[in-house]
Amino acid sequence: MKFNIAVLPGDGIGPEITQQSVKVLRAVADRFDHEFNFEEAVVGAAAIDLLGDPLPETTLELCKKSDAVLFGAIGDPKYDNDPSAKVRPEQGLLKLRKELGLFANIRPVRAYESLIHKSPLKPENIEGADMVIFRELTGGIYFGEKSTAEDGRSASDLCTYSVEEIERIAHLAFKAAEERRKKLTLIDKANVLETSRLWRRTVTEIAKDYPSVKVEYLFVDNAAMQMILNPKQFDVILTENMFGDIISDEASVIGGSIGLLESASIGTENALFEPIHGSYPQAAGQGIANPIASVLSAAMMLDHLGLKKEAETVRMAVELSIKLNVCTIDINKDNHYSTERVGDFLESVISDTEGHIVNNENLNLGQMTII
Ligand SMILES: NC(=O)c1ccc[n+]([C@@H]2O[C@H](COP(=O)([O-])OP(=O)(O)OC[C@H]3O[C@@H](n4cnc5c(N)ncnc54)[C@H](O)[C@@H]3O)[C@@H](O)[C@H]2O)c1
Ligand SMILES: CC(C)[C@H](C(=O)O)[C@@H](O)C(=O)O
Ligand SMILES: [Mg+2]
Repeated sequence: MKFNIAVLPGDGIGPEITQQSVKVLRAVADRFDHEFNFEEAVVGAAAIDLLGDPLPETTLELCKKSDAVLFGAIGDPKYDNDPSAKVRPEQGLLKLRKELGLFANIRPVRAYESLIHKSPLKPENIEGADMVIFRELTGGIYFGEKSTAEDGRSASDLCTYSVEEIERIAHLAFKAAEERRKKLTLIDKANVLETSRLWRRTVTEIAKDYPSVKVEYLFVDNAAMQMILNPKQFDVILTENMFGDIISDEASVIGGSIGLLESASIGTENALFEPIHGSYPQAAGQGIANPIASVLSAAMMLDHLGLKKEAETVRMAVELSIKLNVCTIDINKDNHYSTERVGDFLESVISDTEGHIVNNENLNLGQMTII
């Protein structure tokens, strides 16, 4: 099949991790006889430097006409360290999400068997942890009216939600829960915030349409603690924009590194696939960034395009790299591989139609099979 994929590498480590995903996708296209046309465009600080705009019109148009968007990361210390900057890389990403109508950000989190003993968390607490966070992505405090007083001594960010904004992502989350372990946890701050009370009322109403799903409500402060103490209690998490941003970075500790956490940002017309991490500027150009979050985001893209066995093949290749410790320094401290070499390994596993790597007895890979 033929697909047009917009590639937005962005800033910092964005280009080097995205390059590995494109490599992996090319291997998938070769193996399964598809045609993927990649077209690159600038976003974030790179776009400000080039065109003075973090989301140039040409980039937005390319995303709109493509079948899917592969996004790297944006952000640059020269803006992070200048709170007065009028134009910021992050505005490019936020505008892109809004313009493409990407209201649901889906962030799976799981503990990898071979990594649980390296975690700062207790292995017995995280073994088997497996959840999906549904983060609302185009509303809330991120998009409410913003202002700073003329004297610069006060500022405000308004948090607003409508029932419709809550309903559309809640339905997606409930449907996912029906397919999984039938539990949904709404994370909010309904003891304090009006918007959170609207979330609770709306979700309680929608829950009646999904009688097989058990619904729990957790205040975000307690949820932050539960995520560390007992993450196995979570199946599907549903939450608003900012809580979802914070809780998912915290949850990445369960997986072993934020460099492993993928996401899909979905709307009715468009879809974008991005790691949950940022541009990690300290690592830019050093070849130490973990490309797996981006590669697994590309796997979510394949799923979205209806290429299920292709997506599964990418996931199995990733599992293999983790099992064999073909990993960057965030995972493999003693004998680490570079960003590019991890990408090369994944590419060679996917291209290995004879199964030489997977069936190598010396590697003792148990039941692993690549489709
Ligand atoms: N979606 C995005 O593009 C996105 C997301 C988060 C932050 N940002 C931006 O990124 C910039 C840096 O932000 P930050 O430092 O708070 O967050 P960050 O996610 O870039 O980095 C935080 C830490 O996570 C680890 N890390 C991140 N990506 C990694 C990878 N691929 N492999 C291994 N380790 C990795 C590193 O230890 C790093 O110090 C800021 O400008 C911020 O606005 C962008
Ligand atoms: C860079 C920033 C705007 C973004 C967010 O807060 O959504 C990031 O943290 C993320 O998680 O994708
Ligand atoms: Mg974030």
